[in-house]
Amino acid sequence: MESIVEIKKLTKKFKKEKAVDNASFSIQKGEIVAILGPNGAGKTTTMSMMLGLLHPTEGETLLFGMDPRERAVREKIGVMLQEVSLMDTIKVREIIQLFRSYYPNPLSMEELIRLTGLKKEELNKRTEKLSGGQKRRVGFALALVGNPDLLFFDEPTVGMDITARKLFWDTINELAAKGKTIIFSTHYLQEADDISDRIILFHEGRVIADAEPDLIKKQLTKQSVSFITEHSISEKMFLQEAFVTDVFKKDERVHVITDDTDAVLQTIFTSNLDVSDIRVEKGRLDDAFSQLVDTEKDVS
Ligand SMILES: Nc1ncnc2c1ncn2[C@@H]1O[C@H](COP(=O)(O)OP(=O)(O)OP(=O)(O)O)[C@@H](O)[C@H]1O
Repeated sequence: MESIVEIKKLTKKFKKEKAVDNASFSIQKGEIVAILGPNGAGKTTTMSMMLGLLHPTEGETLLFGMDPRERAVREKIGVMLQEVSLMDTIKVREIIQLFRSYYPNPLSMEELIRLTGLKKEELNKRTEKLSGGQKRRVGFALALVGNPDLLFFDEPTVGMDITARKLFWDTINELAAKGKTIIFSTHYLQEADDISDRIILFHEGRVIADAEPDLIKKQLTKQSVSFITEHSISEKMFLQEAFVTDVFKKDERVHVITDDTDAVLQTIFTSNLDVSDIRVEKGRLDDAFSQLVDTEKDVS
């Protein structure tokens, strides 16, 4: 696989505070990676260093095997930061045309309109007259304008309504299917879970988990199988299994807490237990996130 991003032992200190602390990871071509973490976790600082906008105190970052400030790299990347700042007194159509002229293989205006949902009346507006959501749509178009291979989005859907958000993620999926690599930071855990192939979770500057969303949930959240039975169920029968962490009865239901719900189901069926209304509860990413942040458990 082709490595597009290499982050090696990256640290950023502001005075004595470590905003990013020894972060290392690599990202392969075509991956959609979510950088997740609470406020102040170091997401924006990491992204800024990846982009060469901020100089690391220690460590290095390579994009396409090169320094991110190289021109050859800049032509291959698209960026949308939290604050979209646009030149005033210029129409949206003009700013997009201007940006198109900077790149060797820009996307056509029609393609940009299709991918971003920009409307005709927005194209004719002066940038200072745009709403927050419209500004972000223009920011999105400017990120895509050079037909980049690698895209960075810092909390991209803040200020977008539901329709805009859906189109944004549909476009991201379309781009990833074409082999583009996508990195985005978000506070929306559900988005990270739905969209990304992989989550890199930051807490207090450190990478505390780096795995596919399902694996993070599996590692960190309690899953359970619960059911109703007339039998006086043998708690011991379940507890002796390595994959069971707890068994208890509540409101007529037996709950088996486990890290392998399939194995619990198999035990129920092979031992011919007379049970009904079986429910399997998988942990949610929100739970995994809170649990990680609470315990600062290192699973990376
Ligand atoms: N220019 C700066 N000078 C001093 N401290 C900074 C600077 N930029 C960021 N920090 C500090 O570094 C830490 C990480 O900030 P960063 O913006 O990277 O976090 P974040 O995960 O992006 O947060 P948020 O989700 O709120 O955007 C914070 O404690 C922040 O106060």
